[in-house]
Amino acid sequence: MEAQNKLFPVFLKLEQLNVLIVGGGNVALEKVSAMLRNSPEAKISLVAPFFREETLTYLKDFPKVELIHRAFEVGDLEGRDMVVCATDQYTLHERISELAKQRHLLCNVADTPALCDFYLGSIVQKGDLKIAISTNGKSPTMAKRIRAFLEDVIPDEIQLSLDSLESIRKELKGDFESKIKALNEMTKGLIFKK
Ligand SMILES: C[C@@]1(CC(=O)O)c2cc3[nH]c(cc4nc(cc5[nH]c(cc(n2)[C@H]1CCC(=O)O)[C@@](C)(CC(=O)O)[C@@H]5CCC(=O)O)C(CC(=O)O)=C4CCC(=O)O)c(CCC(=O)O)c3CC(=O)O
Ligand SMILES: NC(=O)C1=CN([C@@H]2O[C@H](COP(=O)(O)OP(=O)(O)OC[C@H]3O[C@@H](n4cnc5c(N)ncnc54)[C@H](O)[C@@H]3O)[C@@H](O)[C@H]2O)C=CC1
Repeated sequence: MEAQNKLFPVFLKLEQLNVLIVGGGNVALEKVSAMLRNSPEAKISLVAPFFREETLTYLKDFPKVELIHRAFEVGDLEGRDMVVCATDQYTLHERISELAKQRHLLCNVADTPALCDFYLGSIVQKGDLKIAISTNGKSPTMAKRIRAFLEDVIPDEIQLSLDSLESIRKELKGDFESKIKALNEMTKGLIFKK
């Protein structure tokens, strides 16, 4: 059978959610910076007995991010919508993943895809345009390469097109059907043909 990626992508409003990252090392820095690059106002807490210097330096620009300097405790899951495990303790990750399931909390375990409810994607950002890429967990490096390629080929001017289309969209009169028709007609020329 042909391979299929069954993951369902969504775009989360992280400033309305409450995220816990367990760990304060390299992987925690990767995950927290991925979140803050996209959602600088995200509500995030990190809990770890030890924070790497790079993590602390990066987080200086984000005073709203809470740092808890101790080992993870069950109570840290209270009031969270999402938890990311990024420590070097596999058995702790298994335990947190189980606790998260009991609480209907979405859980990402950076080093163990089998324990993840969701994966982080590679993200292309050009103004209002955002594209998330997944390789179904097969090759994050390939996802990173595709991101770099798309960042390169999508012109920065795409923002001008988005702004114009937004104003046209607001001003268009008529029913839903006729709006779709008009917008499809206007954007026909935007798609590059192979
Ligand atoms: C399943 C997933 C779960 C998750 O983390 O959410 C996962 C899992 C694992 N990553 C591992 C390694 C690496 N991860 C990266 C980088 C990224 N990893 C990201 C996502 C994901 N990584 C999810 C799947 C996404 C998909 O569907 O494609 C990105 C896209 C997003 C982000 O993390 O923000 C970000 C690129 C951002 C960008 O630059 O655009 C690099 C490359 C690098 O850093 O240069 C390496 C080293 C090279 C390599 O292995 O390829 C390992 C092995 C650990 C080990 O060997 O011990 C595992 C565990 C395993 O696979 O078993
Ligand atoms: N560094 C990398 O890019 C990658 C690392 N990995 C794997 O991911 C794991 C983590 O790697 P790093 O982030 O580099 O390690 P690290 O040593 O930089 O960070 C580990 C963090 O876990 C914290 N921690 C340990 N016990 C804890 C507890 N009970 N509660 C809360 N926090 C706790 C530590 O205080 C520390 O902040 C390792 O198993 C590593 O093999 C996997 C892929 C890439």
